Amino acid sequence: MITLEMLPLPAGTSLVPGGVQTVSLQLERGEILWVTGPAEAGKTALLETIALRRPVASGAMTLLNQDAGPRITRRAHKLLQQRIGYIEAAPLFMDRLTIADNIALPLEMNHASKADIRRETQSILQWFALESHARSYPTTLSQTTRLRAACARALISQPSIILVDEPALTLCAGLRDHLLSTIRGLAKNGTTALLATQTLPVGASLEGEILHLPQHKPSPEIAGPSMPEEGVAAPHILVTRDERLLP
Ligand SMILES: Nc1ncnc2c1ncn2[C@@H]1O[C@H](COP(=O)(O)OP(=O)(O)OP(=O)(O)O)[C@@H](O)[C@H]1O
Repeated sequence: MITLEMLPLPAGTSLVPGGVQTVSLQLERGEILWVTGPAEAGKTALLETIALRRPVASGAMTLLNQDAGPRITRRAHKLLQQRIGYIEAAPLFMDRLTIADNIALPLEMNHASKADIRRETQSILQWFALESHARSYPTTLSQTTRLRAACARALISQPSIILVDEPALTLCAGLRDHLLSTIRGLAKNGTTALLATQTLPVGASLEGEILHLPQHKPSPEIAGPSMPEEGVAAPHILVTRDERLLP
C-alpha cells in the first residue's frame, strides 16, 4: 500500500550529522501510523514526500502499489495525488473562492457530477460544523476554522491515504478528537493514515503504530535543539531599559 525503501529525508543537523536520514517503512491498507519526533526531525518532510509535494531523489517509494519513486510518471503523479488527502500545518486556500467552493475543489477536479458535489459538500460542511462559514472567504477565518476547512477539503473525496500535520492534531482538542474518530472510521474502510506530532496527544484515544524520527540516532555529544540555559546572554529585546515600556 505504502512502501518506502531507503528514502533520504532532511533532518536538523543538530539531530542527524549531515542533515540527512534514510527512512524505510511499510504500511498496509487501513493502518494508522503516528510519526513523532522533536522539532526538525523530518516529520513534515515525510508527509510532504508521501503527498508528492517534494521530489524523491533516490531510494524507492510505492503508493497504492504504484511506483512513486524518482521515476514517477506525470500521469501516475496526477492520479495518485487525487487519492491523497493532506492536512498541512498551514493550509493554503484559493482566497477568491468561498470556503464551500474551496472544499468542493477536489471533487471538481475529479470531474464529479454537480449533484454529487453539492450533496457531498453540504454533508462535509455539516460534519465539520462549518455551515455558518460556507459563504465566508478563507482570509476571514480563525486558524482553527481554517484547519477545520482543510480537514473537510482533504476528506471530501474519501482519499485512500490521509496525511495530517501537527496543528490539526494539537491546536484544538475538539477538532483533534473529531478528526481522529473520522480517520478511524475511514481506516476501517481501508484508508491509510499518517499523523505527525512532536509528542503523542494526551487524553486522545490513540490507535496505530508509532514511527520515531529521526531514524539516525544522535550521538551523545550532539543533543537536540535545546532551550538556552542559565548564563546565556538574553537578546537585547528582552533586556529593555526603557521604563516606559514596563507595565
Ligand atoms: N527542502 C529542504 N531542503 C533541505 N532541508 C530541508 C528542506 N525542507 C526542510 N528541511 C530541513 O529538514 C529538517 C526537518 O524539517 P521538517 O519540517 O520536516 O521538521 P519537523 O519534524 O516537521 O519539525 P517541526 O516539529 O518543527 O514542524 C529541518 O532541519 C529543515 O530545515
